[in-house]
Amino acid sequence: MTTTLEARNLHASQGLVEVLHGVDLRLSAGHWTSVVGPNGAGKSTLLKALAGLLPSTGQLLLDERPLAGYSGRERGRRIAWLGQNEAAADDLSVYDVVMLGRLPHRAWLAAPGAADHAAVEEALRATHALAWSARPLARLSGGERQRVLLARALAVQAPVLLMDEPLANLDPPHQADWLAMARALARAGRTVVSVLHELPAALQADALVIVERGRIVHHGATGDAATHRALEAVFARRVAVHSVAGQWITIPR
Ligand SMILES: Nc1ncnc2c1ncn2[C@@H]1O[C@H](COP(=O)(O)OP(=O)(O)OP(=O)(O)O)[C@@H](O)[C@H]1O
Repeated sequence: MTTTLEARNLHASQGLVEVLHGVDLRLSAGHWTSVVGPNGAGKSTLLKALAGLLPSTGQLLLDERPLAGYSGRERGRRIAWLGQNEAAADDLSVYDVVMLGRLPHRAWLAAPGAADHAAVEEALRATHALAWSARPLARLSGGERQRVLLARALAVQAPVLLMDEPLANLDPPHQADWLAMARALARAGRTVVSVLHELPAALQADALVIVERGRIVHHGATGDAATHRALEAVFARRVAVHSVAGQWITIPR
């Protein structure tokens, strides 16, 4: 897989207000990129625009072809999406919610096939949610629900995975599982993008995109000193980047 997702001079609005003011970004296969920045900077807007879920101007290219030229199903097979505080069909069972991730792979009204069931089971196993298969989504805790919605995104088996605050509500072991999974997906050739407020987690990605007031102010490797200085600057130097036990972390100050 060599999927790239690219934005050129991307402008996007929320309601009547322009939020993204001309973003240029190229995201390559085999890389995990974290998007960080202050509240209201435009991170979720950027992710939604990249998924083609918001009206935008400029160019959006998937594998060098305009995203708008793909059919809805084709786009759904290629870009998996995990939204922030996502509304979901609460009456459905966990299994059926995750099966929704297979819709772009199935013919209209066709029953799920063996590959669909296998993808759903694999995704439920990866998020340790298989035991709840028959339970309605509405009866899960916040963290359990998040893991099911993550499983739905994984079940798509898309080359591009866009996730907005995937760690929300997850306890530390499941956060660690998610970090290992994001790394493994990127190593397997996927294009992985996550909006994260947890900066130590974000610093485990391959690259950081730093957003401020609707613009990308820095895009660089997570190990680069310039990236660390840009991260400290965007948060008004209220965090400091340090290396602890071979990992980059941030300390509040
Ligand atoms: N549906 C909407 N209608 C109008 N304005 C919106 C809407 N959604 C977001 N905005 C505004 O767009 C701007 C960017 O919002 P966005 O959600 O992209 O920020 P963010 O960086 O993801 O923030 P956070 O870290 O708080 O989640 C904010 O000023 C926000 O108030």
